[in-house]
Amino acid sequence: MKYDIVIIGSGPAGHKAAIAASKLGKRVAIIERNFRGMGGVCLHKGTIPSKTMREAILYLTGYRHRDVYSKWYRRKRRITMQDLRLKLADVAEHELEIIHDQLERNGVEIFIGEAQFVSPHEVAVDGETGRKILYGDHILVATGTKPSRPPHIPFDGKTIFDSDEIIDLKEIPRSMIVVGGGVIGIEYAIMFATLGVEVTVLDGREHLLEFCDREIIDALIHHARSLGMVFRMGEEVVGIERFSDTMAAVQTESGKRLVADSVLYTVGRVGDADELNFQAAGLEPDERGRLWCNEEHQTWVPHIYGAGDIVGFPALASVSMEQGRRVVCNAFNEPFEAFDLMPYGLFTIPEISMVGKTEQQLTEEHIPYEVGAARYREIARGQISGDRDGMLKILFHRETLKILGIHAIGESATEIVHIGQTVMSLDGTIEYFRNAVFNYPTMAECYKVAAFDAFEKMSLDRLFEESQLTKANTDSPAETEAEEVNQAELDEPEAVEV
Ligand SMILES: Cc1cc2nc3c(=O)[nH]c(=O)nc-3n(C[C@H](O)[C@H](O)[C@H](O)COP(=O)(O)OP(=O)(O)OC[C@H]3O[C@@H](n4cnc5c(N)ncnc54)[C@H](O)[C@@H]3O)c2cc1C
Ligand SMILES: NC(=O)c1ccc[n+]([C@@H]2O[C@H](COP(=O)([O-])OP(=O)(O)OC[C@H]3O[C@@H](n4cnc5c(N)ncnc54)[C@H](O)[C@@H]3O)[C@@H](O)[C@H]2O)c1
Repeated sequence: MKYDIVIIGSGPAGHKAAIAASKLGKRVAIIERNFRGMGGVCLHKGTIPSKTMREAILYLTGYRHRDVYSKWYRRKRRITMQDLRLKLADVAEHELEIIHDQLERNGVEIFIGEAQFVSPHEVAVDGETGRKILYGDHILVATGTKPSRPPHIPFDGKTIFDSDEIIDLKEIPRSMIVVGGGVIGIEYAIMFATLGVEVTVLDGREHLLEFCDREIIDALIHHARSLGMVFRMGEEVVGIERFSDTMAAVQTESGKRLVADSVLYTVGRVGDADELNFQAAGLEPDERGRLWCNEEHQTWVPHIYGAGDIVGFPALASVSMEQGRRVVCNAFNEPFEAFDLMPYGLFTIPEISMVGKTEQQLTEEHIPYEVGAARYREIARGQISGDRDGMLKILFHRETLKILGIHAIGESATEIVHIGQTVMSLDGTIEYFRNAVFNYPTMAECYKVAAFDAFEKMSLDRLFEESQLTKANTDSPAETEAEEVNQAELDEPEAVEV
């Protein structure tokens, strides 16, 4: 069977690439391991389940309004894993249906089975009805990643588990050690701490989530500690042992041993490439199973492309979708236009979002910047939403007033960041936020308040500059000379008239 493009993997990258190619009138095949896996890790193990679970936790614990209604207003006293999974199944079912319908409507041919290269242009699919060989003028590898599972870690899916297995836990544990404080580790750690689980996070690095703004992460850590979470940074985990059936001990390189009744092991993900037989296509994955590609997403073999998590950074669903579209435009010589700015949304509790540079980066790069900040406690919508601790920071250039970065923590942070992203993409300045009118009461008001704060700081700064100018004028050499002469005159003994 001959196709214009054969796509391996139906996650965000593969799915969006397939739709984009079919819109160009191309003959498209997409391969996925099993029908219920359509939508990829994103829909079944990663983004969607974790975010749905988070939402269920916020709802069932009454988290958003705990300050006003107190903990007795929890919607459910004893929350179970089944409760958390209830919504998850519902969301996954709907999303799966949407993806399947979209592909079918657009005439994309779906093949269910394990894909494997047999030559640079041919992919074999081993499915229920036997082996089929698909020929592609172009081939896209969008097979994503799986959790890193080193052989010395005794995973059992119950006491010691990875982030794919966590959603299938039978019970909510009483205590949990999270090994790896990356995005996945921290998102799950805070979710379970919100449920009342005693959580300890271990990470080999000295600082948590180093790519984020430090002030924002400090606020996150402060909140996490208020939930009883413990952070042990700079601790390399060297071994984990299960004992007494339901307990596990974690050993660190520094000699510490920590015990809990569950361990979430999440130290990164590796490319899902084992089954692909890359050699037959003339490709080779790196040591983490990732596939190298250039900016146009072409691998060493020009008609084979890579997109999504299999190509590494930034490994986000949002970006994977764009990469899929980009591959199709490049393959079929269509112009591709996109903004470079990429937002990050961390669905911690509270959530965090950012776009552009951090204060640390701007300082390192010696860029003169100023900060306008708004605290949710000053915003009516913050009070209404039950979040008085959130904040939004706008970083902007002191001279050009151009926006350089937006950082937010708190309710709706992952949504409101897009307002700043848009203004940044269009080369806007902080003046925009001072002059714009936003719906009231909304979280968007943060931008206005932050802009006023910025202009307040700028006016203080101007006062300082003016004072320096005045000082410089009074200290100017001509005046100093004149002053000296006057002083000399004053010092001259008075002439005595005889
Ligand atoms: C816990 C967690 C939370 C996350 N949260 C977020 C978030 O909030 N926001 C965000 O933007 N990103 C998030 N991500 C990242 C996001 O899920 C990924 O960036 C995204 O899923 C990558 O999409 P993809 O298209 O590369 O492939 P994937 O979604 O990984 O899908 C790849 C598909 O390829 C299939 N496949 C692999 N090999 C074969 C083969 N040989 N034959 C047939 N099929 C094959 C797999 O079965 C799978 O269905 C999260 C990830 C995890 C793990
Ligand atoms: N909201 C989101 O956008 C979101 C959410 C979840 C995941 N993701 C994506 O998934 C990707 C994978 O996330 P991740 O958290 O698995 O990986 P990661 O690489 O971000 O984090 C792994 C962490 O484990 C630590 N670590 C590694 N080995 C260790 C050891 N032996 N002992 C102690 N600590 C150790 C590392 O220092 C690192 O901090 C991310 O890159 C991210 O893009 C995104």
